[in-house]
Amino acid sequence: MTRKLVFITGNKNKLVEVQAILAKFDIEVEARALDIPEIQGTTLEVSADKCRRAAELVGGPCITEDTALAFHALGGLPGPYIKDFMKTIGHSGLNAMLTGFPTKGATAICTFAYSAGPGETPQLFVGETEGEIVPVRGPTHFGWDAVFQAAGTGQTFAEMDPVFKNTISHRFKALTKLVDFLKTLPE
Ligand SMILES: O=c1[nH]c(=O)c2ncn([C@@H]3O[C@H](COP(=O)(O)OP(=O)(O)OP(=O)(O)O)[C@@H](O)[C@H]3O)c2[nH]1
Ligand SMILES: [Mg+2]
Repeated sequence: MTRKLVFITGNKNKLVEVQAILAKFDIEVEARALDIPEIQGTTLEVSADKCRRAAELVGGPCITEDTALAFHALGGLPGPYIKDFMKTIGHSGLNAMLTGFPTKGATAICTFAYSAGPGETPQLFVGETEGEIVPVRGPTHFGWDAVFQAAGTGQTFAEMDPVFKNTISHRFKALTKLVDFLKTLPE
């Protein structure tokens, strides 16, 4: 039986990937573009709080997602604050931040959160993909895709066939954990 999930996100690119990945697991995604305030904290704290607020707003079960980009040389920063860094300094700024550091290594971290409804503690599912920060290569329409070269591929996420990205990405890995969890719930 097809399962339906309500996904609260303001990010159309995320939605496209989530729908494509979950379709393979026979899960239909209904999107709600609500702007949920995001707290400061670790990526797990940010994700859990976002989902708690989303469940209150929609009044029922829902999922949210938070993406972080952790630079190894900077102890994990920008982490969950990558969106603000992208907005303020862009692709070239992300590269410039690592000038003089011995490693350009970075981890893309995706944290999905599922809440059964208002007042229910969100369950978290984390997926990570290793890579490095490189000068822009490929289309630039999705966040930092064009400056993140996934380890062992020789390609930035932006250069990849989207179907391939969806088999190795942080998002895919987190979603497979969410799917396993959903199987334990009644239909
Ligand atoms: O190149 C990318 N490849 C990806 O796979 C990816 N996933 C997210 N992002 C970007 O990283 C920030 C996360 O912030 P974020 O998790 O708060 O998202 P958001 O505010 O856009 O949407 P949402 O919080 O409403 O779901 C935002 O700038 C996103 O555009 C990505 N960039
Ligand atoms: Mg956000």
